[in-house]
Amino acid sequence: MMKQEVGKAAADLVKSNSIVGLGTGSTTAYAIEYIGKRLQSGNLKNIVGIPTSFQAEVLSKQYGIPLTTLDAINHIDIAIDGADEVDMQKNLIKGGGAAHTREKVVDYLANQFIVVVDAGKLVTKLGSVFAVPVEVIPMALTPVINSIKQLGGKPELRMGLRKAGPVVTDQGNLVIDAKFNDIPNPANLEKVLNNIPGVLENGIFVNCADIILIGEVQDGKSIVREM
Ligand SMILES: O=C(CO)[C@H](O)[C@H](O)COP(=O)(O)O
Repeated sequence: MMKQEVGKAAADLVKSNSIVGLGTGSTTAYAIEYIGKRLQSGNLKNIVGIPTSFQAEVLSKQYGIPLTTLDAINHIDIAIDGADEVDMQKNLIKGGGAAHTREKVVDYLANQFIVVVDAGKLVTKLGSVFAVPVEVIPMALTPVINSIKQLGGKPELRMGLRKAGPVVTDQGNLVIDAKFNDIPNPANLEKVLNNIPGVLENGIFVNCADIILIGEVQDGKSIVREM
């Protein structure tokens, strides 16, 4: 319910005649659905979406949102995306859906990046609950795991929930979930991880989010507040 409310609130921020980054995950799925509904009702006109994943592409087509690619545009007006952790500085950990590489490209390009979460995603220290997803090319798996251990992280190859074997990203790569007990400087860890040969991208997003829309229950009612 909270995810639905927050997704709808984000969809309401999209203006006609705009290029919209469409994120991945169960919360953003509601935003995509409501953007589609607004288009259908005529309340929103002439928008084009940039999907951040196969999931976002399929959902957008299902809800009638016209799509384009980054080759065909020169800016993104607004992006809406979920997150796995959000700290008080609006730093994020993303990649619970293994889509953080494309999400990072789209979300950083957007003039306005709206994050949609429920209150359970808020943390005082980034990395206190969630591991940092690291997308790695398959041949580099073992050396990247060793490098993450040397950095003090606990790396685990992400396995499929129903699929036998590892999760494979939309780019055909693997995901290592790297748990760090303490991330004193998220911007630094983001750079250090991306410097390991064979790493494509990691899920730390620093200085990227503009508005965090938070769904929570107050006095038994679902509300959406802004940070
Ligand atoms: O980063 C993501 C996908 O890579 C998602 O946005 C993140 O995992 C949050 O998903 P949900 O809204 O389902 O909790």
